[in-house]
Amino acid sequence: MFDTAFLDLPPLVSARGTVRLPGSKSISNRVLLLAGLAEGSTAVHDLLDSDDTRVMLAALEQLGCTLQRDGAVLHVTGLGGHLQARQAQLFLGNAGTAMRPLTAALAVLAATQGGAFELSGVPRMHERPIGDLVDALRALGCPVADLGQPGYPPLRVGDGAVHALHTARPIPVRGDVSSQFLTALLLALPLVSADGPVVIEVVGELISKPYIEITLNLLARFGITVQREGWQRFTIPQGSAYRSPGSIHVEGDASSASYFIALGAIAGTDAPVRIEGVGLDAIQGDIRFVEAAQAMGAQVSGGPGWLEVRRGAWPLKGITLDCNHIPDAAMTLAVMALYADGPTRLTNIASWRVKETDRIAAMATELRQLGATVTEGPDFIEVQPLHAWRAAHIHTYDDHRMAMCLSLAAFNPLAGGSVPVRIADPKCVAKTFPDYFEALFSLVEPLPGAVPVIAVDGPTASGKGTLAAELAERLGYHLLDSGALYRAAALAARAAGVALDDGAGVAQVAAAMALRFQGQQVWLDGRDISDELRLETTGALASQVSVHPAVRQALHDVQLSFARVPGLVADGRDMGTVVFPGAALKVFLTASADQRAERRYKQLISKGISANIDSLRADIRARDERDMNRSAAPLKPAEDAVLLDNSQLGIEESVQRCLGWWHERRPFGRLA
Ligand SMILES: O=C(O)C1=C[C@@H](OP(=O)(O)O)[C@@H](O)[C@H](O)C1
Ligand SMILES: C=C(OP(=O)(O)O)C(=O)O
Repeated sequence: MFDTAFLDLPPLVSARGTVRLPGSKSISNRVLLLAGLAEGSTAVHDLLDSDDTRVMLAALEQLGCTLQRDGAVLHVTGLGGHLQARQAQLFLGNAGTAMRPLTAALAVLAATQGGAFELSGVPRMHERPIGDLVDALRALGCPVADLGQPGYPPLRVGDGAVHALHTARPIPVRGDVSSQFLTALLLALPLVSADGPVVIEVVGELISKPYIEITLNLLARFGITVQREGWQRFTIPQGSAYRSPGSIHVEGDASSASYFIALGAIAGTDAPVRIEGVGLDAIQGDIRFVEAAQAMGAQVSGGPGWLEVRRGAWPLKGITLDCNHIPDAAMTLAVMALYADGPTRLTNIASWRVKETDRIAAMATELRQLGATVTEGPDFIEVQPLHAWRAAHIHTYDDHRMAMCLSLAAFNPLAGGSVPVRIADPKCVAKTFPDYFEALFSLVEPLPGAVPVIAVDGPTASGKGTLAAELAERLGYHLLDSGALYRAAALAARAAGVALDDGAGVAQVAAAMALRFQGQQVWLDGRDISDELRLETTGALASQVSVHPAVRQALHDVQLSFARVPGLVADGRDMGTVVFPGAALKVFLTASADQRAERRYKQLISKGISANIDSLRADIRARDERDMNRSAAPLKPAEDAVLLDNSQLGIEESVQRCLGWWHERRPFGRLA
């Protein structure tokens, strides 16, 4: 997951390859609750691991369910309908699929067995309506107290006492704000069906109907067959009891699939984007996003558990579509609309206004940031195709779908643009798809030369490694420690018995090295050389091999290959001058030899290695001399480099200065 303040996507031009989707949020949280209420143990396969499921899991544990992880399988031992904890305070983040169903289940359990439970969430959850569900529960006879604004969480369900519930008469619930209220009752009321069938009557037009089908489908898997009369009346048979299916598989998330279906439709030009984990057999209504994408021109084929998408019509075709059946995936259409031949109008989406954010307002605002013309109404949005793209700093409103949808704007070179897109707070995708950006990046190709590079050069012990690593961390960029390549080449040559003054021999070894970097660890030909690489003696060997032009040439291509989406911070001695002369920011880091010797001295002493400051200073001077005067790529600042003398600066100050220069060079007007 990218836990950075923002993530800059360079302009992208194509996509191909395979993505395996994480589990469906809607299925995961329903299955968890059903397994938690059932008797016995359920093995849940391929459960989604994200913020929304974590809050559900934490709640189940607080309630006394046993959870046991066994690789990719989670074993849930349920309560069998009997409360173990009589009181709990449950924090449910921003997960509608946890807040609404748990409210209903705990209201019913607390009322019939005695108990009191408080349910709260993030501030936005406290602005998301739940009043229609509370009204239904109160009509049933469950005590529910508003702990904040009436009609919104936080809530307390139950008052400790046992209450008789009115299950003999139909329970009315409004379904025009969220289908999750009906889902919540359907999941909870089997708990009180012992004395007779329980009937739920929907008042008003039910929205998001396919989510009710997911609920009914999963109830059936847990042994409960609900009779449905249209979308108005649902009957839970007398004596319904949750029976664990023993084992259950969670299919990939169809709403998450929408971003990759769109990706194929926009950028799958020479090869398809293949999606695995969810397919045409999905039980999730959002799979019908496929039809919407096809209407816009996508070529989609698929089968059980897979889809393949490539571009068909280009530009895409503007459409008008009632999106009530696919409220989440429909957001993706709003961004596809930028690539269309005419306006796209998405209607019947009033529920967008009460989700993670007011999604109609947020989508309109952010599409306008990109330069688009957008019209919005209480329950629709209309987006015009975009030709004059602007580099935009996209706000995401703590809404995972805003981040995922808007990332698709980075393909603007396919529609006349060539601008990067900045996505604020990319970690908001953790709600349903923590590794979304990693998955996206594994499929895409940038506009040639568009991957941004920050070059950090400087003499030995100037702190460039620390600075570069920090910058890469803050920006979510890859890191190239080019010194490590030279060090590894020296170690490889020595291991192969090649003399370090044999330039051609070392170059041959260097070109054939099988190197693997992972965080701070480095493997050479399968051997972990991380510690050896950092030894002073290895540094001295590296300095010897790096003087050979043939070695530098051999490592040149290896270094270029590190410039991958979303960007690169490269540290070394000739990053800005030779390897990445087009780097967008070049920093030449210096500090006096005295300062550097002192830092190195402290570093060694702190590691328990004895050192002599005078000889360290002499070594550093000798090395500077050698590096600056070598004929191949001598150490010197690039003409367009910014000089940073960090003799008197702490690391954070150096990082902030570099980030400041970086911001100046980026085309994003909006600051935060
Ligand atoms: O039941 C569900 O799993 C969901 C129902 C939908 O909400 P609404 O019924 O509020 O539209 C959907 O937007 C949400 O992401 C998941
Ligand atoms: C509306 C959404 O979430 P929730 O389950 O919290 O309602 C969503 O995931 O788009």
